Amino acid sequence: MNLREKYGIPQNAVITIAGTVGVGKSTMTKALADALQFRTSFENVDTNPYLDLFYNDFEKWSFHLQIYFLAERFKEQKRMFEYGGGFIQDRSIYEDTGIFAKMHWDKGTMNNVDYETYTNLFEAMVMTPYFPHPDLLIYLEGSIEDILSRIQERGRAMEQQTPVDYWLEMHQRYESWINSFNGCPVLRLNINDYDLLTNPECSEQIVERIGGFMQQASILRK
Ligand SMILES: Nc1ncnc2c1ncn2[C@@H]1O[C@H](COP(=O)(O)OP(=O)(O)O)[C@@H](O)[C@H]1O
Ligand SMILES: Nc1ncnc2c1ncn2[C@H]1C[C@H](O)[C@@H](COP(=O)(O)O)O1
Repeated sequence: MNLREKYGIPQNAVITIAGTVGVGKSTMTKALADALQFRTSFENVDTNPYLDLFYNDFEKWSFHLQIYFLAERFKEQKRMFEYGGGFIQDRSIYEDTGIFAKMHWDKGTMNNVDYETYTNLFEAMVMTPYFPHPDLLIYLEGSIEDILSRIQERGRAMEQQTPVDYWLEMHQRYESWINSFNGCPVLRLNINDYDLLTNPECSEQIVERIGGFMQQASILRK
């Protein structure tokens, strides 16, 4: 019996991993997909034509970047649906609007007209009864100190050169965003409670928690 069956996780489940930049979403996505024998849906940073430009000039590129991410995530959504689920997704579509677009608008690096165009498009595409929500959102949380050191360790120059205040602001926004998020069931994991890099076996404990949580959530829905 494989881990997915052992812990009662449906074969067609879609699990999305949320959390601030550098918290460990991609690492978790790979580990869970291996453990559950699920497909992955990653954010592709290397082929993103706007990301470097954006980090050099938020004001000029924030709208272009949000539209790009929205299109990419929507295509991924379609792919997951066509396969009939069985996916681990690296970052949810909800963070684009709830964290990034809103933060840039609040900070004045996305103007009112662009923000309104973006949110209208987002709502028309996502906030409809036809848009399938994930079965579970796993929220990864950790201290700002750990996250800053992970951003440094990963070594993407554009992120390393971004002022610490940006990551601090994002970290605070994530906390309040997740406290009011209700798009699907949320399982919170603290990054100090597991270490997939030095102890890959701990992925079984995470799968066990996911299985227990999903079963409880489905009982509560009935
Ligand atoms: N459990 C862990 N312990 C220590 N470092 C980790 C752990 N998980 C991820 N990392 C490291 O943190 C950095 C960011 O991880 P990543 O998975 O790319 O984050 P995200 O996808 O959330 O931006 C990478 O250098 C990764 O190797
Ligand atoms: N919607 C977004 N707006 C701005 N920047 C974004 C958005 N989604 C992701 N990003 C950035 C943040 C990171 O620099 C890379 C990849 O994110 P990660 O959390 O490391 O997977 O893209």
